[in-house]
Amino acid sequence: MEPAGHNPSVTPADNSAVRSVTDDDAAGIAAGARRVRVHHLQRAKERGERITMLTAYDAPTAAILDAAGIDTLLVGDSVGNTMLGHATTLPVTLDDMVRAGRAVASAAQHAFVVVDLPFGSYEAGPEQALASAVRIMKETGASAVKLEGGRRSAEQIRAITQAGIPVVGHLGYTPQSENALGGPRVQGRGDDAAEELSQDALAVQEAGAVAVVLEMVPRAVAARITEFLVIPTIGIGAGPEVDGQVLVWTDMAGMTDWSPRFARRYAELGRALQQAAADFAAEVRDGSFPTEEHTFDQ
Ligand SMILES: Nc1nc(=O)c2c([nH]1)NC[C@@H]1CN(c3ccc(C(=O)N[C@@H](CCC(=O)O)C(=O)O)cc3)CN21
Ligand SMILES: CC(C)C(=O)C(=O)O
Ligand SMILES: [Mg+2]
Repeated sequence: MEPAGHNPSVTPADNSAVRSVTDDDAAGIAAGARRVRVHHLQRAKERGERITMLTAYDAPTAAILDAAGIDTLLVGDSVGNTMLGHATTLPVTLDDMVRAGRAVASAAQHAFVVVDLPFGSYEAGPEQALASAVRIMKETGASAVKLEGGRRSAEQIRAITQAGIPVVGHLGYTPQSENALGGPRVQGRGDDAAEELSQDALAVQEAGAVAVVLEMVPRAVAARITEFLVIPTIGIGAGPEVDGQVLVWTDMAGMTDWSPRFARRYAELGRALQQAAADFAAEVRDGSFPTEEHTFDQ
């Protein structure tokens, strides 16, 4: 605490751009609530209020996205290709997800935090899935886990749900199965494939999932699933007739040169960061940084 009227010569960094969302200024599906919870997701669908979700992998980014009023933060296994230098999500480990999940959950004041179960941490069966989900919940402070697959993952979803852990499903293009699916392609095209996808969506809901991500699905198929499911759908490359939208934050913010067709780039952060680094280097080389204000005497 500063004494009244004290004017410190050294002021702390200005963090006013990253302030927490309060009861007064929170936008989104849980405005007025301190924390987004499962019932807010369900209520949003019933009221026709769209749910917002972005990925996050670290504390400072999570704090910024949370302060922007994003309803739900997904600690995606896309951390593998976006942050850890892997080509795909397949090498990502439960340890990787725990570290990222803890960082995001510790920084998010308002958002509902969901952590992906990585490839290899749930496929063996409900016991393995429950053990992985329990570890995520114990060690991160997240509110839910997400796993890929419909009927093939229903017993896993049921076991985790029955232990009191909310589960988000993930259908359509499921990146952990990219080798079986033949790469990133739209899923559920054609009557038979659309019917299979619908059966998977019903199975995920029936197993107890609180929401389901639909990735790279034709808009009409996503719209129909959204209509017949009671739980909210969150689309990525699934068109506008879903209950919410999710994007990988680095795609949304234009951090990299390439982004998927289904993403819109709301900034060009990669370009801005490169320019900042180039400006720093130029000023070091010409001696214009540091100056007196960055320097300590005696
Ligand atoms: N940065 C990033 N964004 C994502 O959306 C994302 C990840 N990483 N990693 C995990 C999964 C993988 N996803 C992917 C990966 C590749 C494409 C892709 O190459 N799409 C091409 C072709 C799509 C088509 O068939 O038309 C594209 O041009 O968008 C799409 C989604 C979605 N997820
Ligand atoms: C693309 C989203 C839905 C995801 O699963 C991830 O980022 O890992
Ligand atoms: Mg994922």
